[in-house]
Amino acid sequence: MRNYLDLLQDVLDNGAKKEDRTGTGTISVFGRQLRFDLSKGFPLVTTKKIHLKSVIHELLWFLKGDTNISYLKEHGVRIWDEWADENGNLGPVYGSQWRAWETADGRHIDQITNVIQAIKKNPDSRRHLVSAWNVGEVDHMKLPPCHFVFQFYVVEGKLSCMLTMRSVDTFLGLPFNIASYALLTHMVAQQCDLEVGEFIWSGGDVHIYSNHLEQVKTQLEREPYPLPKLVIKRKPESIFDYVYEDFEFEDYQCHPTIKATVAV
Ligand SMILES: Nc1nc(=O)c2c([nH]1)NC[C@@H]1CN(c3ccc(C(=O)N[C@@H](CCC(=O)O)C(=O)O)cc3)CN21
Ligand SMILES: O=c1ccn([C@H]2C[C@H](O)[C@@H](COP(=O)(O)O)O2)c(=O)[nH]1
Repeated sequence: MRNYLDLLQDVLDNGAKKEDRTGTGTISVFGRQLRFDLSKGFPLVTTKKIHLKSVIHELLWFLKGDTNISYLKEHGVRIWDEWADENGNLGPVYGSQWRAWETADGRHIDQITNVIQAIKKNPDSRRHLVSAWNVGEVDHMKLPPCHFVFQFYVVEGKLSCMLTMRSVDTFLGLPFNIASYALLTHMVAQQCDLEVGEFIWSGGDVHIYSNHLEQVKTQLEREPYPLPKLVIKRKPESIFDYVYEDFEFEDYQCHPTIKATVAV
């Protein structure tokens, strides 16, 4: 995960001071890319401990099409608590757009089912896209999607994924986002009988919050460990049948947790 640490250093070196919606203040750069060869290990940050349980349950929750935090709460995941209303609802966020994008004529489109069918039927297609940026519904979401579009690509029996984020909390959010989409790529590859290729991450406003600077410095003093390996213990019937216990991360060696406050 040296490239992740290089990105943190890049933002420290080149970031301009920029105010933001939360009032916290950031340093920010615009437009960056990271590439991870998924066959060389699972891209999980090792210079602090990543709470994998939150990453896995959040992804399973997206895939269910769920937009209420009750499932997350039942599994001890608190990362969305600050954004939910008094009933636990977040509005039509990721899960809703991924599984039930509402069209003008009242139909609901399951983008995840469709993209997997398309990858199986027509791997060469250049239209393997899933978008969470539903222009007509963004204003009803408690937080407009940060990771808002992803594309799959198949060549030589390998599945790659490219993700675009409009806004990136480089210290807290990004390690989660990389792990989440790497995991999704492994799952989709398994469902489509493909090997994994690359995960490519692109970010628009890539920032470090002013109250994460000490934490970032601590992290940059640490030496990364070799990447862990993901083992998926069985092949479920469909992309929607994975459970938490299906995933095992072998040899995840990491430095201790670094605490930080999330900007709301
Ligand atoms: N400012 C901000 N940054 C984000 O990364 C973010 C948002 N807002 N809003 C929506 C979601 C929620 N996400 C979050 C929220 C909190 C953590 C967090 O506090 N992580 C801690 C502890 C994780 C845990 O114990 O589960 C960490 O050390 O990684 C991570 C991602 C990602 N998103
Ligand atoms: O998956 C996520 C979700 C959110 N973030 C970060 C990026 C920003 O710091 C905030 C969102 O604030 P906006 O003012 O809406 O841009 O959340 C993330 O990094 N990853």
